[in-house]
Amino acid sequence: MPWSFASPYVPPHHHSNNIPPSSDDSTQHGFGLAAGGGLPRGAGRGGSGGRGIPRPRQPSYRNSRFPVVEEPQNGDGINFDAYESVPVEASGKNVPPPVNVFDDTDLDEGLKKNIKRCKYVKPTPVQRYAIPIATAGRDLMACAQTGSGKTAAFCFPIISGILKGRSSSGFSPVSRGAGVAYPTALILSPTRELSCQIRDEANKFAYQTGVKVVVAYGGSPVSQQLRLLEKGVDLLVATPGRLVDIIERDRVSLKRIKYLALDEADRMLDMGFEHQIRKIVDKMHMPPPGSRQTLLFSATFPNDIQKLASDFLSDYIFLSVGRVGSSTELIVQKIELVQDTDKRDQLVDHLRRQKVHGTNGMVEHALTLVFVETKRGADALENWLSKSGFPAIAIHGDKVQLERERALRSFKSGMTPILVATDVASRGLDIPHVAHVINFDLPRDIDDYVHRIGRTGRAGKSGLATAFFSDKNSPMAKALVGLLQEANQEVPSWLNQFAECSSFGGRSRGYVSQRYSSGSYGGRDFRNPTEVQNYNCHGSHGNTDLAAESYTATPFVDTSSCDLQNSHIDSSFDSLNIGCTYNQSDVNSSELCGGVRVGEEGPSGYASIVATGWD
Ligand SMILES: Nc1ncnc2c1ncn2[C@@H]1O[C@H](COP(=O)(O)OP(=O)(O)OP(=O)(O)O)[C@@H](O)[C@H]1O
Repeated sequence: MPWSFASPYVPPHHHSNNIPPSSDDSTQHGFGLAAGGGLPRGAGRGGSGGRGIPRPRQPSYRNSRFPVVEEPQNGDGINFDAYESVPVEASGKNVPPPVNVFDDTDLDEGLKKNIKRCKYVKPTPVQRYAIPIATAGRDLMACAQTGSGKTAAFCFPIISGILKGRSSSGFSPVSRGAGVAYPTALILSPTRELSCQIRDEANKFAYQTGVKVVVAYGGSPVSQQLRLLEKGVDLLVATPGRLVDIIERDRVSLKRIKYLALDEADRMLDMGFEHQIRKIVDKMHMPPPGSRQTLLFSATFPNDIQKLASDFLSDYIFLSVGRVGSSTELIVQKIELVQDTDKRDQLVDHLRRQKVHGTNGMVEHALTLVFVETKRGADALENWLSKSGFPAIAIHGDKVQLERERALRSFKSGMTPILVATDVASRGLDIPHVAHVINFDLPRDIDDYVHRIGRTGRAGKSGLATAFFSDKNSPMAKALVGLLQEANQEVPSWLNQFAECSSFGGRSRGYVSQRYSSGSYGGRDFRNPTEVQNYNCHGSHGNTDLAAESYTATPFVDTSSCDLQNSHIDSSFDSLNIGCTYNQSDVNSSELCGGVRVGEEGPSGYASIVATGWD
């Protein structure tokens, strides 16, 4: 029995136990056998060691209460077929063609060996497209579904570039001088845990190449990180706040940055981080776009953020693998109508059923991730679950870093198979065996929902995501319906009714209803106006045949993210007017091309297109 709900559960932070050690030893490299013959750091999810390194099938942490048995997973274990049918679009000038196998890429040979060691047999779709683009030196804004291998898609070209730069210039193995570290590459990510995960992945890929990877993140002593930096760094992975701190201490200089990657780029450029990112990129001596290569990755990329992001890029390629911001069909999504007062009972029902029947075919080893809205809510639910005999632990931004790391380790190891989390755990974390994500509280932003449920159903595996929907979530209804339809999921009839009643979607930028309401959007790159029109469908005026292509007429377009000035709208759109959403008027102020007229932006920054005569 992994655990029993008969007796109260005492979470690990309330007693001392054998939680497995941290994997945060920055000096340890991916395939290096730990002293004492420990297992090499995992290759991918439950990955295996390199050739010649035996990898027995055994619990990752020997925990008699809840052993997590690593599946014999490797590249073959990944269900690549699940990704093959997703639509791929790449826009921009001279897009390099995709590759089918890693051997066809220009990646450094030492790195290719490590890729094999990781048992990455073939590239995932985002890797097939992104690697040739990045190795050709092009800037890239890439959007691909959660769990589809984006980390490697940006790490491989960066590590390869560092190695090739060295061999061609004979540059010293480690960039270092007078107490200041000069990294060649910088990867920024929004959370400490994600930064550590990227560091671990990069270390695996850079194994025995001499590429030095260092992570810098807040909440842990800066002195330790500075000591590592003093030994030299090629690839610095960092959270923005700590990076600014160490730059201001004159311990790191960005002058020699050749590669800049933003993981979860839309999050990095939204209101929470944008200021810091602009400071780092524009005001801290980093070479400008064109002199450095910039790679932006996320599973979601709202148009307004795309527009902001384009400031950091030069002549870039926009790549979308799957629908922008959609979730993978690998995740079965269930939305349940539950009033707030009944949520705890409903949660317990799920946990009990899981205990008896398993989740996704996993009885013993399934981990459950429960998302709540607030830090206080996370603590309260953790306490309540623990008192009720369910082994739960919470992670949120008010916990000290050691507690956060401890919670994550305890969850990953299966010691505490229920993690109650705020959005601090919603992005990027790649935790094997998360079989069920429960949105106890729905987020307000549909993109957050996409990232949260993406903690399951990763790397071709199936997953289950359940959301508790209460009356107060009605603004999300439309967005949810759109997302469910996109991912071929069942839409409950009651949710459709909520969607019909609510006029706006659940995104603070007021854009979701447009994005999902017609179910016919297909736009990607905000630079492409015809696609932007489709992307922002709100209702339908019927189809119209223009310039030999069929479009759905779209009465709403987000002009804040649609650069009509640079657009080439076919002249047959001569009756297209744009006016304010809120007063529904046709405020026409300027003539652009082909008779397209643009009105003032409405109070929300969104405008409507009145497509007279299209039907
Ligand atoms: N080519 C490959 N072959 C086998 N496994 C792979 C391959 N590429 C990635 N993986 C594995 O797939 C899993 C998911 O990858 P990753 O974490 O990079 O996804 P992601 O797209 O960044 O997800 P998210 O959007 O949630 O950040 C990881 O465990 C990774 O090791």
